[in-house]
Amino acid sequence: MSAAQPGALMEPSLALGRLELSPGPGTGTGPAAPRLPAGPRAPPGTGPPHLNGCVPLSHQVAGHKYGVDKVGILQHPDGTVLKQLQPPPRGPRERDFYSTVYAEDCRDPCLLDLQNHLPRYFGTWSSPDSPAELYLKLEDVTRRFAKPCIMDVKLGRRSYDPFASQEKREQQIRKYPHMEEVGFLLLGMRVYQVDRDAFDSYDQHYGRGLVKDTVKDGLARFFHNGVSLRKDAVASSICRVRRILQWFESQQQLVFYASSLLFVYEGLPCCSSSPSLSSPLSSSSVSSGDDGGGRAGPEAPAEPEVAEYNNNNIRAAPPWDYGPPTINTNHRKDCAKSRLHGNGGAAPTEETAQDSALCQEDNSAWKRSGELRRAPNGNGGVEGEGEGRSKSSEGEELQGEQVKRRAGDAAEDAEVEVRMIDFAHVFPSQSHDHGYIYGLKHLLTVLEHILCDAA
Ligand SMILES: Nc1ncnc2c1ncn2[C@@H]1O[C@H](COP(=O)(O)OP(=O)(O)OP(=O)(O)O)[C@@H](O)[C@H]1O
Ligand SMILES: O=P(O)(O)O[C@@H]1[C@H](O)[C@H](O)[C@@H](OP(=O)(O)O)[C@H](OP(=O)(O)O)[C@H]1O
Repeated sequence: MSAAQPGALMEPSLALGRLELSPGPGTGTGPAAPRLPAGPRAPPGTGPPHLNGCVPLSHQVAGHKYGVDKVGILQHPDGTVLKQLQPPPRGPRERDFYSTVYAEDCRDPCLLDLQNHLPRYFGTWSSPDSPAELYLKLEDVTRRFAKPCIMDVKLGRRSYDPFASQEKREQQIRKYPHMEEVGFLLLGMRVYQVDRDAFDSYDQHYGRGLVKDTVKDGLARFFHNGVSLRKDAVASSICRVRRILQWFESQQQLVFYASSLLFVYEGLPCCSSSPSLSSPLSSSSVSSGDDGGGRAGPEAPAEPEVAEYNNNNIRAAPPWDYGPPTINTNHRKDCAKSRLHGNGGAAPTEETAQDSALCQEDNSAWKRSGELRRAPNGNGGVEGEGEGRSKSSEGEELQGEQVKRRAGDAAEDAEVEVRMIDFAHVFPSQSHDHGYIYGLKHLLTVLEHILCDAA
């Protein structure tokens, strides 16, 4: 089944025309990205710097890679991500998508809302050395994390668009014949293991090996840090995916093929809020050596207030304060309450929509990425804690209230990002994106089962 009927779509060039609202390519078009106090040093093993100090994105978990494929992803010295425009029509289509959604004169509430689920877009960029090579300049969604655990999940029931050649269709189906049934595909991930102070990485072959019956355990690995399951990160991810589902259910103007969700959570134990996380490591006991993405090495400037580095050795703004847990943000409490007092008896779709609304409300304080946000802490319980928990097996239909309570039980929200990325195959439409919605709902069910199994 396809996510949308080709007949319901415009011819590709028209589609592009309709999306093309903002200025065309050029060096440094669009708003300026925030500058960080210091530029990146090339991470160990990446060789000499590329293109005016830009380096290959060291924490890329999937997709076309710089130096491997014809196009790839770089990191700019200011900390942003540079995605090289793919050959037409893919690259221009993705650029037009971003420039439309982020157009200064955009008044479309649907697109304005969509901005909340995307990386920020800073226009196109090109190096003075190669002005013809265009890049999309994007917020690095992982930037505020010290040890970002990252997962890329492709959504939809098929990963080719309605205009794909027969050859392309067959190539995509061959790669993952379960896409239509599962509705998503894990493209790659890296998971911080607290016991070894190292990242475990999984490439696209891992995800392709997962079928309907094994996808839950396969996905659960993303949330396991070698010591325990990060229930807090699962619960926060559910909340964020629900908000994205709510957006999809509210709109009938765009369809997305071969587009991904990028999940990120903080792997560093001291930053985790989960009471279930009984890591033997404290922040000070985490090695600062090269762990394939370590924190600042000996040559890093000693500025404790901003001394967190993500795995790319990019100086990251202080993602939270380490002081006493006095600022237990209201939005999280509200979310827990909402989950617990929501209408648990609703049918799954309504329930999801309602929960999305609740999460939306909850996350109003999270509107824009790039803002400094305080990490949650683990103090205090949530209402309803300890009430009637019962473990469910995979496949059992979970009651709404059960799921909500367990999300609440999973304690305070973890620092999590879930953003939509990769828009080379986005088209105008006049109906819901059924393929993407199907994938989101199944993904939610799987995440909810991971949480319930762990309760
Ligand atoms: N804004 C971002 N912030 C952080 N990491 C990003 C961002 N955009 C992309 N990445 C990293 O780059 C990877 C590939 O991104 P993306 O899917 O956009 O590239 P692609 O080459 O179009 O992929 P594909 O080959 O699947 O079409 C992601 O899995 C992620 O690791
Ligand atoms: O996971 P893999 O094996 O790297 O496969 C790639 C993946 O399916 C990409 O989504 C696809 O780009 P599109 O989604 O843009 O089609 C790319 O097509 P390509 O080889 O034509 O670039 C594939 O090679």
